[in-house]
Amino acid sequence: MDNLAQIFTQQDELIAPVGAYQNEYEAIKALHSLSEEKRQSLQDLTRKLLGDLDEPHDRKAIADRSQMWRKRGNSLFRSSAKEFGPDAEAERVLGACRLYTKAVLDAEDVKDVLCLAFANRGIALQEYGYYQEAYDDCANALEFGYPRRLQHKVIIRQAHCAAKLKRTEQLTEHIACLEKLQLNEIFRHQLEDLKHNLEMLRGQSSSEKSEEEQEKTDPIQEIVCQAGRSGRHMISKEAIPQGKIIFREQATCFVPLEQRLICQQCACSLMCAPIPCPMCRQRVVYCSRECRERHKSIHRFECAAYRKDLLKMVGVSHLALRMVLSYMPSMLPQLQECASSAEMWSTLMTLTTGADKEDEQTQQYLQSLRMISHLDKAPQAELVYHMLCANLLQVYLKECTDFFDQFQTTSASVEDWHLIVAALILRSAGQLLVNGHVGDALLPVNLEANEFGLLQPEMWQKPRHLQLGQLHNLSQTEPLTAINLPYLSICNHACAPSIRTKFDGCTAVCYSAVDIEAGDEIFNCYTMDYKKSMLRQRSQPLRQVYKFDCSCAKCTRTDPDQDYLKFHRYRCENENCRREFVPEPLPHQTNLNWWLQSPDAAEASVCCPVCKKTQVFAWFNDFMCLIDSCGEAKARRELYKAFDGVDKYLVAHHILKRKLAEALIEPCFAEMDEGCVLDDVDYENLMRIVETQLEGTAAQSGGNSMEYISQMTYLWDLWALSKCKRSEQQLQEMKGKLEYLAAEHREIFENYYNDFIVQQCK
Ligand SMILES: C[S@@+](CC[C@H](N)C(=O)[O-])C[C@H]1O[C@@H](n2cnc3c(N)ncnc32)[C@H](O)[C@@H]1O
Repeated sequence: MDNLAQIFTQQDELIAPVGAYQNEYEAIKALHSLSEEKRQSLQDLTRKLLGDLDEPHDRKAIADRSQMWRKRGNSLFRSSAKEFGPDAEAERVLGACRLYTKAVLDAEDVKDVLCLAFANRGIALQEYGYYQEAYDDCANALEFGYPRRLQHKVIIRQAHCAAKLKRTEQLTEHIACLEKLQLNEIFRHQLEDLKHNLEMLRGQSSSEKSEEEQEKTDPIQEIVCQAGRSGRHMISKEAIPQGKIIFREQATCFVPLEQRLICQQCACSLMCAPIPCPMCRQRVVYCSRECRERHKSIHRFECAAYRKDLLKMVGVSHLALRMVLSYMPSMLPQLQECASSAEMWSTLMTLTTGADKEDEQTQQYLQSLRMISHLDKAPQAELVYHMLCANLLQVYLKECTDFFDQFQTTSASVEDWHLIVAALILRSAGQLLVNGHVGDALLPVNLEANEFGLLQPEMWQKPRHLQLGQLHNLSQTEPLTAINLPYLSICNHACAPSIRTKFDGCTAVCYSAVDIEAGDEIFNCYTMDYKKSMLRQRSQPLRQVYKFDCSCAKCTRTDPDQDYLKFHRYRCENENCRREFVPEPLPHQTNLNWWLQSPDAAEASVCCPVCKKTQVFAWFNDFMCLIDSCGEAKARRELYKAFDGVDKYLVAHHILKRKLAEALIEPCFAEMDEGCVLDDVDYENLMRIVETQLEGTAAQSGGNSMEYISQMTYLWDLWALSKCKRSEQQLQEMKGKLEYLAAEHREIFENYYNDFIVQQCK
């Protein structure tokens, strides 16, 4: 990163002063119109940076590391099941899959080692029951050069997996291939079995359901284009009751955030057999060969950048680059005949003036071109940073890929295309600053960046079925993707939003969060909402990033913080006072969470406005000190009592009460994970505490929020672990929350419900 900062500083000096901003095209043209000498220096610096990013590649060390993991995998996989006991058989097989995955990732592009890692992982995956993934690994092993004399073993395994998956076409193909090979007695027998299997499958009437057609219904919302203060917006055409899906939007473009390895094509986060691009230094993975195939048209232009680890340096411009790579095939026909960059830009800008129509929902490139940008209002330094990022990525495409070859038959020159591509990257980056979204998902708690959720042996009993008491380990909410959703972006902001968005891979599903009247505007919330933030806390990013002062109903009422303050009500510690109060915020204070501040901070002191006594909060310190001993039954009993005792000082759904619940529940479960045995008294108390926590979360964040579902995992574990009767209504209510989960998580929650909760709670 320092490297980038240094180069950008030198480049900044070369291009200064940057004239008044007109648009993205003119801004990039200014870079291209520098004196020959300056232009040369600018591009030399970019090339130097790109060159410096190449990392040494020690193939021998890579091969050795991969072999080491594979051998470890082999020794675990071959160890006697007795060593583990019947219940922990999964630990042996899944543990081996995990080690083989390390071997796959570490092999990088050393193909003779990589193919062996894939082949071995395929065996373990098949034994565990992940047949699709095992099938893919066989294909991977063959693709990367599995030794010819042993290939029949891999093909026969592939055929077994195809049979399990009831894929007659693939099974027929593999049988035909095997019939041409010289097989020994054992394999010939297996081949006969497979043929028998195929006949049976053909005999069965095809019960496989074809992909359900997505229901096509008329939209219940429309876009209004309006020149005015808040620009385009969305309104409802009819009354929409709370909890209804208003629309779904599947993103064409997203990028994984930070270092988390998720599928680059479908954004799934729970993988058991990640397939890496061998050229990208373990930075790009897919959940299947199909996803890898579908992402090829983008990845061929990003591969070298991942290899150099360039993309994490450019922030939002990575997603901007991906937008340009994804939308170029749609834009190209319109630009083919343009003779100059100026003509191309003007053609593109003409497209942006058209009105959005519902039937354009699939034309994401047009919707994206029309997104608003506030680059014209950006401080100079910010503008220059984004210009240099766009320039860097354009030079990268030119120097390290064959991206510009596709324009050879167009009327404009390649230099014109350099300019247009950089201008489009800059435009997309500016748009994303105010229109980009962040997709989140549940992940296993404390999962290392290079680990995978479905490969944690201590969590799983069989494919996608958790072990008893393990649901809470799937409760970490994490931002996973930066995602372009141009349709959702049409929604303006209000601090009391009318929608709640669920992220399901790269699809956003928007539910109505309240009852919406016909003709009402449909609002999203870009920051923390009115119950979770004070006006001054949320108005800052709205002004700085989105360039407006919020005038929504919540911000403009006489007491704009009243809903936030409901979660910060105290009863005075002074026995002679005992009045209920909310603290008076200091002039620059943006929240009232004194427990997160250092004790000396001015904000950390809370004073009763009636008797003026500074609250000591001795009970808080006592509580936190006791938590360290929550492995002991006696300390836990004291903690349960202390938790009830805080009602003396914290009123109603005080947010601190929920924080105390969290501070108590999480370590108790961690103790349990470490083998500490809890009894019925523990379960009863913990259930009561989680229920209190959930009530508060429902009141502040909503009963369908990710926060609620994440906390609910603890309650489900407690229900599953203890024999407690629950009414049918209670069970159905909780199960209803699963609607708000991504499909990959929903399946796991449903399995858990059926495996453990149904029997325990009825
Ligand atoms: C994601 S876009 C929303 C769609 C936008 N109105 C358009 O015309 O494309 C965000 C931008 O819309 C405008 N905006 C959104 N909510 C607003 C509000 N409540 N008041 C004023 N402007 C708003 C701001 O310019 C903001 O940066």
